[in-house]
Amino acid sequence: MQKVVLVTGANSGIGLALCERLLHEEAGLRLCLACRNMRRAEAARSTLLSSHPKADIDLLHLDVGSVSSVLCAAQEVKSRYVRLDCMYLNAGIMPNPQFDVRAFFKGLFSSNVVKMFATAEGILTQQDSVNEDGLQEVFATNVFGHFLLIRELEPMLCQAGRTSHVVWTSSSNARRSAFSSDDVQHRRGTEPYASSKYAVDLLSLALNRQNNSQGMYSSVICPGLVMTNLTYGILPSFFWTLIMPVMYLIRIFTNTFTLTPYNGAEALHSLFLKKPETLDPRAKYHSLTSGMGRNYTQSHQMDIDEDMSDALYRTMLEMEKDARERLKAGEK
Ligand SMILES: NC(=O)C1=CN([C@@H]2O[C@H](COP(=O)(O)OP(=O)(O)OC[C@H]3O[C@@H](n4cnc5c(N)ncnc54)[C@H](OP(=O)(O)O)[C@@H]3O)[C@@H](O)[C@H]2O)C=CC1
Ligand SMILES: CC(C)CCC[C@@H](C)[C@H]1CC[C@H]2C3=C(CC[C@]12C)[C@@]1(C)CCC(=O)[C@@H](C)[C@@H]1CC3
Repeated sequence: MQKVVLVTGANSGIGLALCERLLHEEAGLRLCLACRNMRRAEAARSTLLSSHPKADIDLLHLDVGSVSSVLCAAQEVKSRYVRLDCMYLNAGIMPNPQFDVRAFFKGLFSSNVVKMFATAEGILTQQDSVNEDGLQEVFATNVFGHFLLIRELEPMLCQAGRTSHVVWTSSSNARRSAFSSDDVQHRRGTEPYASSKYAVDLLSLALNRQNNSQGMYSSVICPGLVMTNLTYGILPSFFWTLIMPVMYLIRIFTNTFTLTPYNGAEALHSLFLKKPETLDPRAKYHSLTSGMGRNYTQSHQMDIDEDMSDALYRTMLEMEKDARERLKAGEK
């Protein structure tokens, strides 16, 4: 039976590059591009079909930032497919990023310079807003919508006799100090992105603890710094093009400047080739590119603990309950 792989945020950047790589790896796949913008999704499908004309590529409308859209999309997945082997939770946003030039130059002449380039710690903040469901937009998109999708699809992901794998696109920008168990949506801070990605890391561990016995596994990856619409929101694309030689130079020292979506998708691709039960639930798998342009994946232990991860899981279940009740009340 055909393997089914679903990718969220598949219409551009790392998600689209991943789809290309998956089809190259296994032409017989059934690939489901789960996107909020169907025009861009159609364009992505055409691009993929031009290099893999016989590929089975489906489109699914999914706005991960909207509770009703997630529930609707999950229903559609359940009616379309009899199995779901792998789900890449890749859609993500970083709205209104503010780059702190002063802190950047200070960091440039400190012993933390390599870490600064790898994680952007201390030099990047964002302005978040509240969405139609009353949730913080960054949390809703990067974390909650994907969590809800997993919960809805659990019966498909936890089928007897086979394993399934959910793979989150996290980030090395994820940081414990940006996250608070009392404010999981990061309503009060200025680093919603770092907080949301840390929540992803915690949640992945909790999902493994909850679901491994039923055959469902969860992993997190970091694609490195990649030139995509997300990074073009931080600095304009012409500026990135201008400083590209410097970026290649920095890559020699960090290897985290993967720069192209193809390179950034390395860890996502390499996890596809692994048996999920052989992976470390406490590790983040990083896409890296050497100064000579060689791609490889390296795992690093995450700065997470089980109590915090279980506490977040319980909070998410509460939020899920609330969201469902609110939706029901709104429908009446
Ligand atoms: N670029 C980088 O350096 C890094 C990126 N990442 C992560 O990689 C992932 C992919 O981002 P990247 O490829 O860089 O950036 P892009 O902006 O190119 O891709 C983001 C994708 O997510 C989709 N998306 C955003 N919001 C929603 C939503 N509400 N519902 C459905 N889809 C949505 C976008 O679709 P649409 O076209 O509709 O906007 C787009 O397809 C993100 O999770 C990001 O945080 C992590 C580390 C570094
Ligand atoms: C190199 C140049 C002369 C100046 C570039 C400075 C900054 C704009 C970048 C340095 C480190 C970068 C970085 C990210 C964004 C751009 C920088 C701050 C990310 C936060 C992008 C999204 C992620 O998820 C992280 C993994 C990136 C970490 C590094």
